[in-house]
Formats: sequence, C-alpha cells, structure tokens
Amino acid sequence: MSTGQGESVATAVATPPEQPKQLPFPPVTKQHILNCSYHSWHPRYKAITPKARLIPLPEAFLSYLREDGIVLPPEDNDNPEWSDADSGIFSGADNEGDEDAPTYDPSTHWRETHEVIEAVIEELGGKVAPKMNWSAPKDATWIAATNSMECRTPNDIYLLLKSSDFVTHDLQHAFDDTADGETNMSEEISTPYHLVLRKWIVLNPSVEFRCFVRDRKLIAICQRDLNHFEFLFKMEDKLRQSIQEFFDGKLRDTFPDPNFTFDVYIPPPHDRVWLVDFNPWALRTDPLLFSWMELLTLDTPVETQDTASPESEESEDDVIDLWQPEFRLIRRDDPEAYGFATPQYSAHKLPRDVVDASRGGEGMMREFAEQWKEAQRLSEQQGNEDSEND
Ligand SMILES: Nc1ncnc2c1ncn2[C@@H]1O[C@H](COP(=O)(O)OP(=O)(O)OP(=O)(O)O)[C@@H](O)[C@H]1O
Repeated sequence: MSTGQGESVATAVATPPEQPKQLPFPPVTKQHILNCSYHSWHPRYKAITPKARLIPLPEAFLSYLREDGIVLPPEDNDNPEWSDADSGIFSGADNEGDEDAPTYDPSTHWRETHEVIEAVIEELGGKVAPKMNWSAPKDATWIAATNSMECRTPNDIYLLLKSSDFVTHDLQHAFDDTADGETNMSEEISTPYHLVLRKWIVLNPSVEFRCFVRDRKLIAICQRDLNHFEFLFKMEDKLRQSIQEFFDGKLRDTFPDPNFTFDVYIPPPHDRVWLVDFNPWALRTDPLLFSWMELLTLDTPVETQDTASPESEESEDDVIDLWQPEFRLIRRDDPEAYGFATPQYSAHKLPRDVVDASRGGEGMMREFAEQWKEAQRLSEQQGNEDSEND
C-alpha cells in the first residue's frame, strides 16, 4: 500500500476498514446503474475488453431464469418440445422418478436464444465465461462440475445463472436504492437484459485490480483477489503507471459519469491493460481493501485554472505531479488481519459433500442446498446485528 503522497511503501493495516452506516454518497440514479451495464459500455470499449458477445434476452428466457427450481433443456434436442433424455441435474418436473415419462424442455419457449447461445459458444472457441448485465455467477461455481465459471454448453450456463444470487440480484433488484425510486415490474421488463458470453481465458487472479474514480480522477487502486502475492510489491509503480495511463487515455473523458469504479486485468508481461468491468460509485460496489468512507473523503489535489500567480502555479503543478492514486496490496500477514482467511463468497457456498451429493441428481439436495444457504445468510445477518449492538 502506498500513501498516495508520491511514496511507494507497502504498510500493513491491522484491522479491517470500518464501514459507517451513513455515507456521503452523491445520489445514485438508474442512469448511473445503466451506464455500468455491460450492454451500455461494451460498444464504446470493445477494443480494450477481452473478446465477448452479447445476446439480448427475450422475456420468456428471463421468466425461465426467475422461475424457482432448475430444469435444464435435454442435451439432445432433436425433439425440441419433449424429449426422453433426462438432462436435468435437478429435475423439477412432475415426472420425477418416472423413467418412462418424457422430460419437459423449457427452451421450447426461447428456442432461438438457445440456438444463438450454442452458436456463440462455438464461435468463441468452445469455452465461455457467462455474465448478466452487471454480475457474473461467481457465487454459484460450487454447483458446476468444473467448480469454475467455465461453460462449454448452454446447460452449463443455465445452471450457473439459475443458481446465482448475484444474477438474481441483477434480475430483480438492479435499481434498488436508487434515488429515482423503487422499480416497478414494468420498468424491470423494459431493462435491456443481455447475456454476456466472454471467451474463456485462464485468468491469473493476482493481476486483477479494482480502480476507483472520483470526479474523473483515479484516486485508488487495489487487488481484487484477496490473497498475498509477493511479486506485486516489486511491480507496484509499473502497475500504477500502466493503470493511470490506461485511465487517462481510454476512460477519463469517455465514461458518462464522473464517479465510477472499473476493474482491469494486466496479464504478463504486464504492459497491456484490459478492461473487465465497470461498477457504480455506490455502496453496492465492494470497495475491497478500502472503505467507502475513505474513498469518499480521501484528499486529492485541487486543480485550479489560470488564476494563481506564476510562482503558485508552479508549486501547485508540483503537488499534482507528486500526487498519485493510492495503491493497496495485501501484505503477507494481512489476510488474517482482514478476516480474508475465509474464502470469498463463502456465504453462497456449500459443504463439499453436499455439492458432491447434489451432482448425483437428487432433487431433494437442491432444497437442502437452498436451506443451507438461507441458514448461512441468517447466521451472517445475526452476526452483523450482534456486532452492531456491541
Ligand atoms: N473471459 C474470462 N474468462 C475467464 N474468467 C473470466 C473472464 N472474464 C472475467 N473472468 C473472471 O470472472 C470474474 C468476475 O467477472 P466480473 O468482474 O465481470 O464479474 P462481476 O460480477 O461484475 O464482479 P464484481 O461484482 O466483483 O464487479 C473476474 O474477476 C475474473 O476472474
């Protein structure tokens, strides 16, 4: 972590940053949220984003995603309406247990979309990482045979999307807590939902970074993966400079809002920066190694215009030249200090044996999985309430 005062010194932070309840955020509008939707920004930044295709989603497909239970289309789709092939990991159909009964194919209602998804997977080399407008199903990898977001078939994608709380949030709560009011159903329907399929790349999580922009100034950068990577400390200045140049050249004057966050990937040899995602300047965005209070109040040099005397202009320039975004990395002992020793998204995960059993195709396991996740959520909520009461 550097101090943001021109030094490049990593310092340990002993306790997790505190998240106060009342934060001085500027109002977040639906437009701010929409500006961070993949379909809004991707056309402008296509050349600096890893290869991706966007598939507009019809209401029938969205209804399928919103439905309870997971029924997957049969793998062999010669007869699109009904098939004897039982494809569902969890068969929610009424015929469960009846070997001879035909299996319902939900894709009948969005056949074209299913076919486009198949074609795009093929076009992108056979393996994709899926995502909705704002969220990837990172919390649902426990249910995938690969234990990752790598998808080779449409069914791999449906299984992840339908199991993800993050995706559900995109579908049902995208505009919660915005200044222009509660979303009603008709507005939700008019949201241009897209499935984003990104060509699968084996990503090195150590060189993924989250960057924070306030008033069109890059003020802070940190790791996305909350583990210690010693080699990053030697590269801190180079990484900061690459990200700053990338921001200045590609994003600063083109992103529609003055406040936002963006995620980048800088694979070896660490000289090219790739844009991964944007997130709104809002509480819903995880500030990772910062607290929102820090980000909202962090001092930055004020750039004045021509009114100062020549001498004072010079000293102001010096301040601006010296100033640089604060770059936080995790030191060797930080993960435990931050409480990061527990894996990310643990509240959304399940014990290994439950996952293994669920792959066996028992419908009951899905129910148990949901109950387990609910219990985890409640105990986390209780923990938060207890610590608030302390
Ligand atoms: N093309 C890809 N191939 C493989 N993995 C990828 C690809 N693109 C992104 N990822 C992985 O997926 C993760 C999640 O992607 P992304 O940041 O777009 O999701 P998100 O839901 O918006 O995350 P957050 O809520 O933290 O912003 C990334 O951190 C990266 O590790």
